[in-house]
Amino acid sequence: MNTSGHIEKPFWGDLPGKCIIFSAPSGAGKTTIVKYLLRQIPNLSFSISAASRQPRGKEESGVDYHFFTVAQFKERIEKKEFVEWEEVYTNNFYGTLKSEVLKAWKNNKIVVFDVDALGGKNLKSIFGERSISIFIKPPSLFVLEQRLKNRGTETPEQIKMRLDKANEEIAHADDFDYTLLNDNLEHACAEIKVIIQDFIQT
Ligand SMILES: Nc1nc2c(ncn2[C@@H]2O[C@H](COP(=O)(O)OP(=O)(O)O)[C@@H](O)[C@H]2O)c(=O)[nH]1
Ligand SMILES: Nc1ncnc2c1ncn2[C@@H]1O[C@H](COP(=O)(O)OP(=O)(O)O)[C@@H](O)[C@H]1O
Repeated sequence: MNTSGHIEKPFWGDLPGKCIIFSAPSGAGKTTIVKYLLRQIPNLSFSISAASRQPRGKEESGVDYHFFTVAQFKERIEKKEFVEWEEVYTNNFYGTLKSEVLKAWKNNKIVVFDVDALGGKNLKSIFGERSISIFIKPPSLFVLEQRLKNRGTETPEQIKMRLDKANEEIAHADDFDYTLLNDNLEHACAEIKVIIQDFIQT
């Protein structure tokens, strides 16, 4: 992982708003947990990231990600449309769009981010007190590998890349406000719901 990423200064003017930042190694269960929370807590709005990877399975542009070509992604970097962006895997760019944050806050919603560990730390440094950052940990690297294999959406090479990155990401867990172990999914969901409800009320 590089150590800086690319981040933008405050861009929201006087708009009040909060955000929830989720990071985890690929396969730890972020997407599953975030989808659970979005169903349970109506005041949340998922920040649809931009990505230059290919859609997988039933993923749709504008729903799971805004899928762009590398050229389209770079054009948006030039236009300063991102809060933060990174080349997460070689030639696979991912970034948080300012428009997603502004859209949520204008509608009095709390923004939910699903980003890698460096992106999570960068978003925390941008949003500070108005944010909460949560790192989701898998029970072990072995279990992580099993989950990625069972998900069946990546080639063996892509799984290897994700596992190589997982070790680096887990080393950043202590930089987050909370660390959540996703062993039993039901327990993890119940625990995270309490943390989020508490954050929303304060
Ligand atoms: N920095 C950053 N990372 C992102 C963003 N969107 C997604 N990611 C991360 O990019 C990585 C790859 O995502 P994806 O290809 O969907 O794989 P998955 O995590 O295996 O489902 C994950 O760690 C995501 O959390 C973003 O906007 N910014
Ligand atoms: N606690 C859990 N126990 C077993 N399998 C899980 C658990 N949490 C998530 N999964 C499964 O693991 C795979 C990876 O989860 P996903 O939410 O796609 O991870 P991420 O978004 O972090 O890459 C999915 O197939 C999901 O159904």
